[in-house]
Amino acid sequence: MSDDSRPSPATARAEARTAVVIPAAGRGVRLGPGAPKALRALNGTPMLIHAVRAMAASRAVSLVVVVAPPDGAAEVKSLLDAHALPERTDFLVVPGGAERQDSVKLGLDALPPDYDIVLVHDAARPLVPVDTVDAVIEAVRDGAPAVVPALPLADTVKEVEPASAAGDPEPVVATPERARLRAVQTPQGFDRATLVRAHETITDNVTDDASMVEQLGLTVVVVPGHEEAFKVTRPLDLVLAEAVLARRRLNDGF
Ligand SMILES: Nc1ccn([C@@H]2O[C@H](COP(=O)(O)OP(=O)(O)OP(=O)(O)O)[C@@H](O)[C@H]2O)c(=O)n1
Ligand SMILES: C[C@](O)(CO)[C@H](O)COP(=O)(O)O
Repeated sequence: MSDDSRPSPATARAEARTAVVIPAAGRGVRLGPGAPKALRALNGTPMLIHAVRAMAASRAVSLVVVVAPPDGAAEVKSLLDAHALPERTDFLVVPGGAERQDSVKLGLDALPPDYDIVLVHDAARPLVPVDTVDAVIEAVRDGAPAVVPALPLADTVKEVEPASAAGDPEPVVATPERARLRAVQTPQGFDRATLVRAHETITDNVTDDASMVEQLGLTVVVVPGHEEAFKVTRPLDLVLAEAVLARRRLNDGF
């Protein structure tokens, strides 16, 4: 092939195939005793299935890799088989690891070669709207190495000196300027090679993938997040998630 017939990097990125890695291997300790969080039901359907459908709702997504609880891959495969999912999307299931970061890495390792854009989406954010997913993909296609959806904060944030004993008062150290702060959600989107390099290079335990890319010295950009992309973390979040689903059913005229 002559150089002239090769697509430009911008064209190649615009046409790149997109895969999503869904880390779903967490226990959900903060949600209280029960099945692993991703397998718990929201309105009768496992949270993971809601999250998978939210990702597969994007026509740009052609592969979803679910990272299952370490001993739950067979159960997750059966769940995917038992629920209606778009036929245009392929699905893979791999067992996860001890920390979120390990689970994402195991999902990345399972990706076939022909995907150049990768999204990482928490199973614990089952209700993210498709417009948010598409906005993240578009920003990566436009050339950003890493993209996060995020929202401005509703509360003022204080930096404190953490108490040495539980229940002790904590002195405030600083009040960061709220207008410059954002609460970060998922799906986070990446140029695949960048995310792979981040996971190979950064060994500190971090809570999100974009911060690993920041540590490489690259710019991470923010697109608008959505209030329905909240993370189901504590019991009250389950109540909120079911209320959002009930509102959607009403709006859809069911
Ligand atoms: N070893 C782990 C830990 C977390 N996750 C996933 O990472 C996402 C975000 O994590 P979080 O909501 O904190 O889930 P848990 O770790 O399950 O929650 P907790 O800290 O309350 O146990 C979830 O979809 C979770 O399943 C994962 O795949 N592998
Ligand atoms: C990736 C994440 O959802 C972005 O908000 C978040 O950092 C996950 O953190 P957690 O400690 O696993 O809840």
